[in-house]
Amino acid sequence: MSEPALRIRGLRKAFPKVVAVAGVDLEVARGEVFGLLGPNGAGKTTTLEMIEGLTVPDAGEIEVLGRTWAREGREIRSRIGVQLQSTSLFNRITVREALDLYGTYYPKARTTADLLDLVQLNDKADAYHVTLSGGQQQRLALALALVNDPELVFLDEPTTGLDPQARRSLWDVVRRMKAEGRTVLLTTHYMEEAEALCDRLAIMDHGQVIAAGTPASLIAQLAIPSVVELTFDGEAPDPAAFAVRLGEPVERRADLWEIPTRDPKATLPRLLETAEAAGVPYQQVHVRRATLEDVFLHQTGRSLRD
Ligand SMILES: Nc1ncnc2c1ncn2[C@@H]1O[C@H](COP(=O)(O)OP(=O)(O)OP(=O)(O)O)[C@@H](O)[C@H]1O
Repeated sequence: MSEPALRIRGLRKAFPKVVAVAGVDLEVARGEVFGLLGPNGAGKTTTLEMIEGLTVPDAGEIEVLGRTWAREGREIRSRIGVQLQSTSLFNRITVREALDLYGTYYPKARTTADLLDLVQLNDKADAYHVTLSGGQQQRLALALALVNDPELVFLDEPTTGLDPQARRSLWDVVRRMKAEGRTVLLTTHYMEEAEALCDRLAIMDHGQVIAAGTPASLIAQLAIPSVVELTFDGEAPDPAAFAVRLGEPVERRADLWEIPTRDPKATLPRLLETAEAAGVPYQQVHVRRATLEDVFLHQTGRSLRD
């Protein structure tokens, strides 16, 4: 049982117009929630699909639970769970019927009652799939991925498009999967999600892993632990002249300026004085700790949100 849940070396995949995955190495330990974080087009889904055996890599090695797709594909398939888009379900099927039906595909399936408990859809068991909210449909998709009691579960952007409350309730399901001893590999482009859920993560950009580690270690690697934000009423003005006056870089984002700093206690008074003297019409000032968003910005010069 000491082999990792997942071991990947030199994984590559090119499509006619783009190299989607350009040499990825990953190792995921058993029992971990591991995240692939990155902006749209970073190569997360293509990486996941190769690991799931759905896309054939151009090069590289993939071991899933110590097995390879070429030699032990059938065994891998019986031990992993893949979250399907629940929208591909027939509309006039109830939650209970869908879980019962998927259970018949496997020799050993978890009971429908157990799965309903896990994703907290008991009160929706007899509702038609088409009548579920987005968050409930995603939770059903998670339950369907768990029908065969998999050791390793793959979730591709499980919370995209959900409101904050539905997102949190889905996070609870992922945490319960972990508490049951499963390994989870998920993709996301939400840094709060990666920070809240993942034991470790790999940040991807342009088909490569640009940083990997625990969320805390990735943030700690930044030379800049804090960010002072000045918010404006409406779009923030161009900070170039102010940055020169302050003698420090100032980033503009929508309705705020961000001033990364090693020492907020020293920066803050000087910043406010300079802002006052320059007549900067800011509304509020706020000091926050650096986040994974700042790690991405630092590594790529771009924002995850762009
Ligand atoms: N079947 C395909 N044919 C051609 N190009 C593809 C195909 N699948 C993905 N790509 C391209 O490969 C790159 C990586 O896409 P991928 O879907 O893996 O990224 P992603 O990080 O999952 O992004 P998203 O969050 O948008 O899903 C993109 O440029 C995409 O357009």
